[in-house]
Amino acid sequence: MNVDADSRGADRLQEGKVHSMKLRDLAGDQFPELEAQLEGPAGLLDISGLSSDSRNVEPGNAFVAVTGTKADGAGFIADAAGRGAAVAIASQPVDAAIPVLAVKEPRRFLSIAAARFYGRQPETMVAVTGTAGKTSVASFTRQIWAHAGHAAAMIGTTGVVSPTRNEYGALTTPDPVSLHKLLAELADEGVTHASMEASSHGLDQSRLDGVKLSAAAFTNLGRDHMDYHPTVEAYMAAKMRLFDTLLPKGAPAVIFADDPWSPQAVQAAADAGHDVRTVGRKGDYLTLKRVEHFRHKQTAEIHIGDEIFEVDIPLAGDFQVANALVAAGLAMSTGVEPKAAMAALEKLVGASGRLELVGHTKDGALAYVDYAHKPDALENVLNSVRPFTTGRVVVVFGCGGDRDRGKRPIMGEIACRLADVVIVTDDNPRSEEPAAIRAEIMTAAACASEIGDRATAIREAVGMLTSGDTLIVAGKGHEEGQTIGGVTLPFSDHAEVRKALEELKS
Ligand SMILES: CC(=O)N[C@H]1[C@@H](OP(=O)(O)OP(=O)(O)OC[C@H]2O[C@@H](n3ccc(=O)[nH]c3=O)[C@H](O)[C@@H]2O)O[C@H](CO)[C@@H](O)[C@@H]1O[C@H](C)C(=O)N[C@@H](C)C(=O)N[C@H](CCC(=O)O)C(=O)O
Ligand SMILES: Nc1ncnc2c1ncn2[C@@H]1O[C@H](COP(=O)(O)OP(=O)(O)OP(=O)(O)O)[C@@H](O)[C@H]1O
Ligand SMILES: N[C@H](CCC[C@H](N)C(=O)O)C(=O)O
Ligand SMILES: [Mg+2]
Repeated sequence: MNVDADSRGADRLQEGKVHSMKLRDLAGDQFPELEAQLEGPAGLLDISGLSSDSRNVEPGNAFVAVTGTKADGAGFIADAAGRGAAVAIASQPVDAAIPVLAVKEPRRFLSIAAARFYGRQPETMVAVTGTAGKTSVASFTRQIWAHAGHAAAMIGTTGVVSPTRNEYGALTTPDPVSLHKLLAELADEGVTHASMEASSHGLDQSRLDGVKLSAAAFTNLGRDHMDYHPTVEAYMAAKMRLFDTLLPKGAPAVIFADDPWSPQAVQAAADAGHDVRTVGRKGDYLTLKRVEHFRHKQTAEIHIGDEIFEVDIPLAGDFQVANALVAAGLAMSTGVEPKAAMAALEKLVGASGRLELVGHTKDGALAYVDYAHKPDALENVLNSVRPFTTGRVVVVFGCGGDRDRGKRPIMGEIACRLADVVIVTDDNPRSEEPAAIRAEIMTAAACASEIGDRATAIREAVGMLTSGDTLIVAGKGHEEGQTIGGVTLPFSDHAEVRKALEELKS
């Protein structure tokens, strides 16, 4: 059984015929400013699809002009018309060869219209936001649902995973048109439960506004994307759209209780009238009483009401306990029994490249790949491995080009403070000069050595490991490329670590 937003649209999609809808059905009743405009002939236009990029417009499409960081989509209405667009939707009336309808929030229109056009989604959907842990929580929630017998999927930074798919993805939160096309396909494949990541960009750009959510979650807040959001408060406000705008009133809001920003998230969710469920040491829904850290697992004592569970979570890293609790909170808030959820935690598999053990040297030094590419994450991951490292913590990392420059010295300082050996290298320099990025990290990393070529840096780091050491190669996680200039060359931290370990043995 799947949510059926527009049964006529849905039927046509299922029959595999060319799908089209009247513009007035596409808009629905959520845009009062469109009502008068849709009563005219424009409302009866047959729309064959939606696009916010004029370059992808196909005949009969509605072109939705959105404002980006570089351009105003309204400037491309003529281009869209030239490619056969039937109508354009923009924030203001524009003179053009096709009808142009004005809405206050074109990005919101794009999402709502995409949801109506594709017509359905898995019945139970949840979204998770926060600076770190989204991919892990979305993955763990999918795994818990699957253990409980549901056909479950996840959508996030690492791509789409479902009973029949394992696809590499580009964005953390896909654009609304591809998102709703995907949700309809998943529903058709019988997926009943889906978890997704809500990035701050995605929330700010209304990419999830058409998704019907059964529950939502918040993990934590740290420094990230300061190139996009003007202040940390604005960044938090973008995240809180999940609670104050998107989650239906009264639905469960699962909030990690032990972050400095948790009280603000609880307040936002409570103000919006949600059923707030906190998890963590200070949590009242799932209360973490005790954790024991081992090399490859952690034993957590979790209290749920009057019941006490002792759970072996087969993952390293304190933060994974937090992620596991948030995921269990989401699964239980969507119908999984506590006992089944706790049993599923014992079977969790980490998301690719999240403190993932790739191998070890012959005398037992461990080599991990991790996706920490922001200060808090780097701090967390280095702290997480310290308790089981009897030798040195060695870290290899860099910072992405064309991204927040302010984080570079901050991450340099953290690395030198928390690791014993630091190698600064390249991580997707994009259009920037790689040496200049490294130099900005090095200003606060006097202890570090610098090796630009990432494969060489990894080989050097693996080569110096001795018994009891732990290596963290941070920043790229699951990524499969290195972007230098406009070119992405195949590159995998996993493969390079494995290769270097092999070379040691031969
Ligand atoms: C920084 C950012 O979020 N950019 C988003 C923004 O694009 P933009 O600002 O570059 O757009 P623009 O060039 O100013 O153009 C404005 C509009 O005109 C359109 N256009 C442009 C040229 C043309 O000839 N015709 C035309 O119609 C563009 O398609 C766009 O819709 O608006 C586009 C349309 O909605 C988004 O696809 C695009 O996301 C791009 C793909 C992106 O890379 N975003 C990243 C930063 C992102 O969203 N990351 C998050 C977070 C990841 C994390 O957690 O770390 C994610 O969810 O993945
Ligand atoms: N709960 C957490 N608290 C702090 N750090 C975490 C937490 N979970 C994960 N991390 C760190 O952040 C990295 C990324 O984790 P994950 O991919 O789950 O987060 P994300 O929010 O999806 O990140 P992104 O926004 O980059 O996609 C991990 O490799 C780890 O270093
Ligand atoms: N979604 C994030 C991932 C960053 C990963 C890191 N490897 C980098 O390239 O900075 C971004 O595009 O900002
Ligand atoms: Mg992610």
